[in-house]
This record gives sequence, structure tokens and C-alpha cells, in this order.
Amino acid sequence: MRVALVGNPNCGKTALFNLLTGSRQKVANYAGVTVERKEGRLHAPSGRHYAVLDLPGAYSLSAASLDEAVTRDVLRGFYPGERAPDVLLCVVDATNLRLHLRFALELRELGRPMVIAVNMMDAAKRRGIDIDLVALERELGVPVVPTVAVKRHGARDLVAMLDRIATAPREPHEPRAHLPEGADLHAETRRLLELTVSMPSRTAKIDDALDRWLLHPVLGLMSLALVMFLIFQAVYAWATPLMDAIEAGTAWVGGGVNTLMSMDGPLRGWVSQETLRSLSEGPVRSLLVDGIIAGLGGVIVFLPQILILFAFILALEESGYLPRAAFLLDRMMAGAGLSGRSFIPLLSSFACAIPGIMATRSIQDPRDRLATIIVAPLMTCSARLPVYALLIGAFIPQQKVWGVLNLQGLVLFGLYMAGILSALVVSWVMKKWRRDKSEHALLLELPSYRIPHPRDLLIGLWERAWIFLRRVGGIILSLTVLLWFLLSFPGAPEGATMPAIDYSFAGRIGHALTAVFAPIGFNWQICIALIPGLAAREVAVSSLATVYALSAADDDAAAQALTPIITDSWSLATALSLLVWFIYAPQCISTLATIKRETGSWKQVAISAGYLFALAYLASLLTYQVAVALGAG
Ligand SMILES: Nc1nc2c(ncn2[C@@H]2O[C@H](COP(=O)(O)OP(=O)(O)OP(=O)(O)O)[C@@H](O)[C@H]2O)c(=O)[nH]1
Repeated sequence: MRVALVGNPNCGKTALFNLLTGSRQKVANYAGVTVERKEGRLHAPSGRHYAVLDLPGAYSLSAASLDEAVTRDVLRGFYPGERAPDVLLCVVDATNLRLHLRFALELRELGRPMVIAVNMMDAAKRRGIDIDLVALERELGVPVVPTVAVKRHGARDLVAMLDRIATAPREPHEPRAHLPEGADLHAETRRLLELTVSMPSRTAKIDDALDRWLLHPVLGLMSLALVMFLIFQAVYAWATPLMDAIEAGTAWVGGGVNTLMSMDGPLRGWVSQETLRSLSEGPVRSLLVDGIIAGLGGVIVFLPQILILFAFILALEESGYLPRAAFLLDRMMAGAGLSGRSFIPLLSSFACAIPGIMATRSIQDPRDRLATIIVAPLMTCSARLPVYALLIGAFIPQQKVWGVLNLQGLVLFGLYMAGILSALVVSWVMKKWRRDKSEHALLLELPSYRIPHPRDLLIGLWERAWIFLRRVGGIILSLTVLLWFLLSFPGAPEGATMPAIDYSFAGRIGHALTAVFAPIGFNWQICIALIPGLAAREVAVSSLATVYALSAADDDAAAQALTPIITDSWSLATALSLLVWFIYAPQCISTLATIKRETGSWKQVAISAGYLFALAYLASLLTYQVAVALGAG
């Protein structure tokens, strides 16, 4: 039996889906998190199995955006390759029945077996909202089950209800409309509310008080700036001890492997002299120490900063503050040709542009959607954080501004802001080009404030760490090994005058590329690191670590941290130019693939890649030349 979870946005469908199926789909306190249909399996204690679908939130069956269209198509049985669900599990928010019951009534008219989960009963109780569930069930003619998805309450009753429906004798499958044709769903909702819900005279005192402050045109914007600013301060202030520990750990492992494989190391006497020689002088030691340990260690060291940033983002997502930030910025975004609806997709792009671009499906206007897709890669994704952190750590002194502010954190904040401002400028230019300049009003639901649950935060952080470590062990490891190979072979020819690495495959490519990148201050090592950086941007860091470890291998100084090496060998102008390059950084291949999938157009892919490359090059050129002129070369 196929069960579809359906309801208005942000009522807890995904939380319930996770609870029923044991999945870990993203849950957050704003509308439009789920934009695709997700499927999971529910194994009921009765031994029955159900296929459970989590659908994007919708306000009605007359879809206005792409994600709502998915819900409509699945429910009406038009979704390609799929029959309509057998049972609708309609989720409504107990604190907002006025809005949610209307959609429930519309769904009931489909005439399908249906159960209503009245979710967020805890929040309703806290606010003194009293719902007569028996009367509601009687009036609706549909089973009603109270739930608190985040506390795992009500799941057992829901499953029992599904079992009951599954074993009930099949009714002839014809729509059983409850309301007369053309009935006013709003009027019916009002009637139900009057009969079944009693509201306290005054609700949401705290929310109102907070909103007076946080939505204030001046104080609100100041608070938003303060929140963002504090986050970047924390990323630097808190991460250092952990980063030092990881760096020391990497050096220890690298040193250990080096010693283990050396001629007079602990293996002497255990393996033959010959094996030891091949281990110590052959490529294996270099692959392990200069390739894998230096490369991966160079990236892993930034995990603490990524996690601190995400701890804040996850807490903000759960708090209910984000849609308010969208509301505050709507006017500014509209001036730049973006709608307030773009806020959440752009915000998701700070993790990675791919979910960000997918989240644009909830933007109704195709033109607004495209503008958002085009600028999403300008938001600083978490893969760029290691690059920024490396360069800031190496070139920006660890000093305090005005005695309290961390200068490195300030620069990081500036880089993120530069991405955001560039996005506004790019969309403003796109707006100037557009013939139709009409704007849409922003209609946004503001959810209740909620204190994030530490357990959910920890799970979310663990998931982020796991994604990062999987990338390290997957794509970053494979590209590092490939790069090591290209940097180690074919070796120096007879009578060579330069180090062997300059004659390697990758060395030659790097040297050839300097023809293009020398005007912006990039040396051949940077040029070579940019290529695997197209697959995953952190690889630029692991590649630099490998390139420099191999360069230093001759004098046995391998497994050294990357920071002092680049501090010694690059000019400040080069470092600044590379930082600016990564604000625009011609995007990664997976982002381009996502743009192709979401827009269906190669032209948009070419436009995105082209304009980002042009911006990156011009901005770096300007930065480098000005810095050199000022004496930083
Ligand atoms: N207090 C309380 N919060 C809940 C409950 N169920 C879900 N939430 C919270 O409500 C918010 C929305 O939950 P989601 O599961 O993402 O909602 P959704 O309906 O899937 O949202 P969309 O994907 O936007 O359609 C999250 O912040 C959840 O933690 C509940 O029973 N009680």
C-alpha cells in the first residue's frame, strides 16, 4: 500500500516521514524545505509493509510552483511511472488549523482513503489552544490522530490506523465528495474551527515581542548583521585548538609513516634489506606521505571551522528566524531584481550550490527562478571555506581590531559579504536587461520561534561531518592520488637542470597554464591545483599540499604543514588574488550539471560558467595589479 504524506509547508511532514520510515531527510523551520518527492519504507509491527511518500508542501491542488506541481501530479496519479497513492496521510499544524484545514478539506474531496495527523500538539498545548479531536473527526468524517513528530508521539496510533485501512473491505473506488460542488472551503473551515477549536484570548506573546524587535526596519537589520558577524568571529575564535590538534595529528602520522619506511626505522631486521630499500626509496612512501597524508591532512584540518559554521546555520534553521531575515531583506533583494523567495535557496547555497539550485523549485516565477539559479554559485559554499581558511591563516595576521574583533574572522566575513554583494549586483544587471520589469509581492509564512533541540543539532552536525569525510575519502582521495601520479611521472630526463617535478605531466601542464594566469599572479603550483578544484573545490587545497610536499621531498622535509610553505613562497598580492578568485571561482562541474538539469538548457550552463570565469579573472587581475602597485608583490 502506498501512503502519501501531504499538507501545507512546514507542518512537520518530513519529521513524521523520518519517524515512520527511519529516514534522515532534512527538517527545518521554514517553508519549502522538501522540493522533491521522497520515498521510504514503513515496517509496521503487524508485519505489513507500506511505501511512504514525503511530498513537497502545498497550499492547494492548483499548483503555482514546480514543487507544488509534483505534489499535485503524485496525488492525481499523473506522476510519470507511478500510480496514485492508496492512502493520504494529511498532516496539519495544530497551531495553525485556520490555514491547514482548508487544504485538508480540498484533499478530502479527492475521495481517497485518508487519515489526518494533527501535528505539533505540544506547541498547541503550550499556547493554550484546545482542539476537540473527537468532534473534528466526527465533522470531517475522516480519522484524526494527534501527533508530536519531533518527540516521536503518535506514530504508533498512525500505523495502527493505516493497518485498519489496509484490512478494511475495499470500497468501490469512486470519489466520495463530502461537499456540494463549488462549496466555499473557507466557510467550511470557519465552521469547523468554531465547532472544534477554542483559542486563548491572547496568543504568542513572546513571538510578537521578538518580532517587534527582529522585524523592525532598522533594529532588525542591525540584529541580522550582528548575527552574521558573530558567526564568522566564532568560526575563527573557536576552531583554533581543534585545528592545531588535527594538524599535529597529521604531522605525527606522516612522520610515523616516514620513520617506519626509512632504512633505519623499526622495520629493520623484520623485513629484508631489499624490501626496506624499495619501501624507503620507491614511490610507495612518496604516495603515502606526500600524496595521501599531506593532501588529505591539508583538507581535514578545516573540519572544525566547517562544523562551527554549520552549528550556527542549523540552529538558525530550526529557530524560525530565517524567513524573518528573508522578510527583512526582501526590499533590498527586490531592488536588485531578486524576490524574497530567493532567500532560502540562496541560503542553502552556503552549504552547497546544488541543494540551493534545487530549492529554487519553490519560486513560482520562472524569471525569478532563473535569476536565482544564475547567482546561487556566488554564495560561498562550504567547499570554499578550506581555501579561504588556508589563505587567511597564512597571510592575515592573528591580531585584534579595537581590542576585541578577530582580524581573520573579519576578513572571512568580508569574503562572504563580497559574494553576497556580487550576487546582488549581477542580478541587478540582469534586471536592467529584462524587458518585463514587474515585481511580485512576497507572501511568506512566518513560523513560530522554536528553541533548537540539542539532539537534532548534534545529528545534523554529525551528518555534515560525515558528508565532508566521505568527500575526503572519496573524490578528494582519488583526485589526490591521480595528481600525485601526474606530479611524480615521468620523472626528470638525463641532464635535467630543474627539479624532477617540473618535468612531470602535471608540472608541464601547470607551466603551460601560467601563460594565462601569470597576469593575475598565479604560479604553476596554483594553476595545477585549480584543475582538480573544478571537481571539488577543497581539492585545490589538498592539491597544493601534494604539490608542495612533492617539491620538498628531495630534502626530506615532507609532511610539513602547508601554511608556512605558502607564506614563504607566495607574495601577499598572489594570496589576495587567489582569495578573490575563489569568491567567483568558475563553478564546480556538479553545479554546472545541476544547472543543466534544473533549466534544461546548455545555454544557461554556458552563461553561468562564462560569466563566473570572466568575473573571477577580472576581479583577480584588478586585485593583483593594485596590490603589486602598492608594494605587496
Ligand atoms: N514543536 C514541534 N515542532 C515540530 C513538530 N513536528 C515538526 N516540528 C518542527 O517543525 C518544523 C518543520 O518540520 P518539517 O518536517 O521540515 O516540515 P515539512 O512539512 O516537511 O516542511 P516542508 O518541507 O517545507 O513542506 C521543523 O522545525 C520541525 O522541527 C512537532 O510535533 N512539534
